[in-house]
Amino acid sequence: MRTVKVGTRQSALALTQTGQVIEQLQQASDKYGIECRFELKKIVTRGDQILDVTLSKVGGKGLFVKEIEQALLDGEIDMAVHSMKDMPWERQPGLAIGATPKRVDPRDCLVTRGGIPLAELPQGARVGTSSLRRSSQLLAYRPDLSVEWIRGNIDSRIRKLETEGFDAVVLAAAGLHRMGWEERISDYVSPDICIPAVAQGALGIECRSDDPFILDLLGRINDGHSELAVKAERQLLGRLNGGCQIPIGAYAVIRQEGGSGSAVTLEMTAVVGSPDGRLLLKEWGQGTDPIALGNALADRLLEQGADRIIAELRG
Ligand SMILES: NCc1[nH]cc(CCC(=O)O)c1CC(=O)O
Repeated sequence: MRTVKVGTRQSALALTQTGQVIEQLQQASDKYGIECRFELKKIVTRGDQILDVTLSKVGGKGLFVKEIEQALLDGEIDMAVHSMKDMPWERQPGLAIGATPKRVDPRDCLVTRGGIPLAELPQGARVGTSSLRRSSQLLAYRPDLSVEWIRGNIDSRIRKLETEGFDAVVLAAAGLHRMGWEERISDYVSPDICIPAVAQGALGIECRSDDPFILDLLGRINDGHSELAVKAERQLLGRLNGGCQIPIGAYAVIRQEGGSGSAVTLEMTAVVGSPDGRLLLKEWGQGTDPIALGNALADRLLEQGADRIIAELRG
């Protein structure tokens, strides 16, 4: 009986989603007769320690994953459950994403005072977000809104609605669904208004690339379509060389007309915007190869002038 140590951050969301993954893994190992038990191991990351500072100011890339990846490499844990959208594009040698479980709702959503939908928020309403991508696209849609910076875990962000007088906070629907808090959602923001973050709603389970037992186990809970969509979105991110400090969104869906086993097509929309929402570059494309599609949309965004937005933000 092998004991599999599963690493995670210690936020409420991280612990909840890791518990859900362990449940899935337990079911898969029972079903396929793989003998193992799971043990959860909490790891404190730099990202958790500096929640009072805006991540974009400290160069947020990978702040939530570095310590966890080190624990994997050191053999302290055997797998780690990440929110895929928090994963830096650069991969750590010796590690692999062994599974992308089925993605949940990738959209952004609003929790508002009184449950008012986005379109009906009063003129000049105060909207809290910690994401340039969200501020850019929300301001393009509603230039009258007063977008303000807000940090913290999802529970503390919702609390700030009451304690700091925000009219609305923007969050990933996925986090609220995983926590079982969907009744707090006042409105879903359509991807026509706000294209989600790369890989939003997807988890990535990382392991050592030379651990066949764990790779085999993770393969049982992988969702091929989610993996393909995330691959295309992340390729676009990598080609644009964007970290979380640049307003980039990408959302890929899979079309499979002829039932399982038939050819799949990816359709993807992507956006690069200025933080004030005055400039919003969007592209749409389709293809069968996620890498080619990610590259093609990124190149078209660059031709439209995304490179100038990115250069300006880098200062
Ligand atoms: N940036 C923090 C973060 N990382 C992952 C999620 C939850 C959604 C997901 O799993 O994609 C959130 C919260 C949020 O953006 O509201």
